[in-house]
Amino acid sequence: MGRLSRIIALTGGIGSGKTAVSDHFARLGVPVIDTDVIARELGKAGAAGTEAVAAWLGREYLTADGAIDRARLRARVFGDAEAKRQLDQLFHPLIQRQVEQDLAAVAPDHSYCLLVVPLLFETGTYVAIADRILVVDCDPDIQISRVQARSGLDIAQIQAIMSHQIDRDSRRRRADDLIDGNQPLEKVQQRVAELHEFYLSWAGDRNAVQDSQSAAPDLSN
Ligand SMILES: CC(C)(COP(=O)(O)OP(=O)(O)OC[C@H]1O[C@@H](n2cnc3c(N)ncnc32)[C@H](O)[C@@H]1O)[C@@H](O)C(=O)NCCC(=O)NCCS
Ligand SMILES: Nc1ncnc2c1ncn2[C@@H]1O[C@H](COP(=O)(O)OP(=O)(O)OP(=O)(O)O)[C@@H](O)[C@H]1O
Repeated sequence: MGRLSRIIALTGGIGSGKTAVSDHFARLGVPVIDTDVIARELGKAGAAGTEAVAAWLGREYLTADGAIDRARLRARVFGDAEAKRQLDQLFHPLIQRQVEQDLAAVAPDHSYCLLVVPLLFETGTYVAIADRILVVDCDPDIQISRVQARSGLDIAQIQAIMSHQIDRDSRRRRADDLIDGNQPLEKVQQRVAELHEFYLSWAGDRNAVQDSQSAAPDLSN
């Protein structure tokens, strides 16, 4: 049977720099599967997530072109625990199905792939399949100012989203590897390049052990 690539799960709070980090891994040739990207695909016109939201909240939660109205949905769910729970219940199984398909499609000549999961610890779904956990760690003030600059959300809205995410210390404690997201982009990219070298040799070693075990002669008869 073919060997599967090792999975490095990348997580971090909103605006911590996950996309900046995963973009650099992608530039280095690493396959990247990102649950935020999948969630956005599921929210396009006619997609399964969009239809589920329309059935749940009505078509007024869609834009004129039939996609999910993200601003309206955001305003609805992040101040209402029950609505947030329902959204998670609708989306997470759909995201999970796509992640399984994407993981199965990673070419075996990649010794590892990057699975980006903002809610890695909050949902728990992907912890067991992660061979290592990489956390981008960032000061909350910097997270807020970056998200503000990018999206124009106000501080209260950003804090409401952050209040649904695990706290910084708990996230850091569960990391195998850390990236300091407070550093300038150039330093972050340097750290990604170092981690890439490390992961290649780490995954290579582990795969070599697995290959030697599966190639071991059967001495039972
Ligand atoms: C509610 C939605 C429409 C708001 O859209 P918006 O453009 O503001 O956010 P976007 O999708 O770009 O996500 C940005 C960040 O918000 C945070 N976030 C998104 N969804 C959630 C959630 N359900 N719970 C907590 N934080 C979340 C994450 O840090 C994420 O990286 C959108 O986030 C969504 O569809 N969420 C459900 C899908 C989901 O659970 N995604 C997380 C994948 S693990
Ligand atoms: N180290 C950095 N230095 C300066 N700016 C950065 C750095 N990392 C990310 N940014 C910028 O901050 C913003 C948020 O970064 P990014 O989108 O990578 O975060 P994210 O964790 O993926 O966000 P989200 O959780 O909202 O999806 C972007 O505009 C990005 O260009």
